[in-house]
Amino acid sequence: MTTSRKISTAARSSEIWSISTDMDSDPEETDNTPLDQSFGKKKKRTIYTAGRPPWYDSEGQGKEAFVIGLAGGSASGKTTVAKKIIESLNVDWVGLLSMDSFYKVLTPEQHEAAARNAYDFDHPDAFDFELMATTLRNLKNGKRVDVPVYDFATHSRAKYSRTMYGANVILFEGILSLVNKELRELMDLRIFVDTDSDIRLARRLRRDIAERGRDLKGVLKQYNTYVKPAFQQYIEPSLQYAHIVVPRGGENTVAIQLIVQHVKDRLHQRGFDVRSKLLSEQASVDHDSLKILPETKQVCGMHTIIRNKDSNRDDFVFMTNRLACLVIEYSLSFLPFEDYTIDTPQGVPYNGKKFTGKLCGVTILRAGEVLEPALMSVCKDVTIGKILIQTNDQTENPELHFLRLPGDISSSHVILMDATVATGAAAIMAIRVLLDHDVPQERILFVSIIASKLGIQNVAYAFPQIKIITTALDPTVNDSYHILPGVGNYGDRYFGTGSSD
Ligand SMILES: Nc1ncnc2c1ncn2[C@@H]1O[C@H](COP(=O)(O)OP(=O)(O)O)[C@@H](O)[C@H]1O
Ligand SMILES: Nc1ccn([C@@H]2O[C@H](COP(=O)(O)O)[C@@H](O)[C@H]2O)c(=O)n1
Repeated sequence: MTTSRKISTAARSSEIWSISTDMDSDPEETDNTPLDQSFGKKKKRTIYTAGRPPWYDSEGQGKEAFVIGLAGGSASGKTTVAKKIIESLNVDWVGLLSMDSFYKVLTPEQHEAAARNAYDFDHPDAFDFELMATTLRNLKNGKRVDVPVYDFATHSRAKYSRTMYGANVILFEGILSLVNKELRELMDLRIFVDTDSDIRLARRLRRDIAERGRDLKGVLKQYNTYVKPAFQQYIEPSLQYAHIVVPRGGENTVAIQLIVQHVKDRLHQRGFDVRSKLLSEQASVDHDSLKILPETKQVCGMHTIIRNKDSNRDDFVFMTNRLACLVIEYSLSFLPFEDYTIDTPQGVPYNGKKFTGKLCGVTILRAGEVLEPALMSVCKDVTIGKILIQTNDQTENPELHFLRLPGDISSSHVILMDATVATGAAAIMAIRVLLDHDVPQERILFVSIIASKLGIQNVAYAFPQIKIITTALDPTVNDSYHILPGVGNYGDRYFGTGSSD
């Protein structure tokens, strides 16, 4: 199991990470880089192995992940086959989970036995199947999970775990992955990697000595005492539960391509294109949740300047900042305030109001940053989280690329900020992320400068209990998902990058 170890080192520095691979490279040479370091590597294709699905349906519900289980003897090539499937699938948001993560924590006596190659790591009792099933079920349902990180050299779990998010496809590999009924039932496709025992032993010897800190004598002892008997007693019989058997593992490109085609077909049946689905859906929702800043002449005057294609950047930024302050102040008025009476210097009581909850901001990068200074100027010590959602050039679907949220977000009210809301797809994804971090809908205030009617409909339909606050509601979006009349590319005009459109 090579991948999970490489991934785990990345997991320490980033909650979300990717495997970047050269299209033609040997999967064993896969370079696993934390996502933020992989930006700009033009020649590499990024396969997301931990992350939120790129889309939800118009009701904000994530679709179930397609789960592929891969079983087979130790060193049969399960990981290699899994990685080849990921590469050929070329689908964003694929998760790879290994049974190894669920080895039970050893007692000191068991540790001592393991050091003598006298502990049975191949028996079902060595694994925490309950945690395994819960984790896989949560991932299948698109939920965030914390996965233990296993170190073969020390036979122990690392102090840190890695966070995985639901995905379109989850590959789950492990020697006993088809042995357990509960796990099997979570799998949409079950694969058995069938490699000759001599080859498995040869590979295991090489790998365990090179990578797992073992010696020749120890590997042979463990193999003969535990690995081989467990293969005969548990693993080989589980072949009967496989839908597909892959003889020879990773080198069997024909079998892998057949599997890939099958998975692609099944994914296609589940539907992929959320943007166009959102665009075409005219859900009728009442707008109780929508709060538009009253359109005074001043507000209209500011819009006249930011919408004017000939306005210079200084004026654009100045008017945006003014609008941002107004809309942020306006949005704060929807927080729950309590009655609060104070004494004035004259000794006369004043019946006032006080916000007693906690508040934090979350910016949808990059355009959401135009609202950040306004929030920080009115809420002194507010903490701000960031979510980077970008549109995939090929699929035109939004993808979650970076996430850093305040630690106490689940107990806070959250001002979620984006400059514009076009189809609502990015907002829906950002709100799902907040919900997955246990922020209730009622505590989310989604604030923007300009929103399209369609975007508001989509967001409000998906999340009827959140408040959506904006300064103007525009009638429509064009085929490129730009709001009409809108302002063009908000981020570019505000930050002075690119050319506005
Ligand atoms: N087709 C192959 N040819 C040569 N070596 C291979 C091949 N497939 C896998 N290996 C090597 O065998 C070892 C075990 O492979 P891996 O895919 O991690 O198996 P598993 O996940 O079943 O334990 C790794 O060191 C890997 O590099
Ligand atoms: N501390 C451990 C834990 C497990 N093993 C062996 O790993 C094998 C499973 O991993 P694969 O990547 O080969 O599927 C299993 O056969 C265990 O014997 C170990 O040696 N030490």
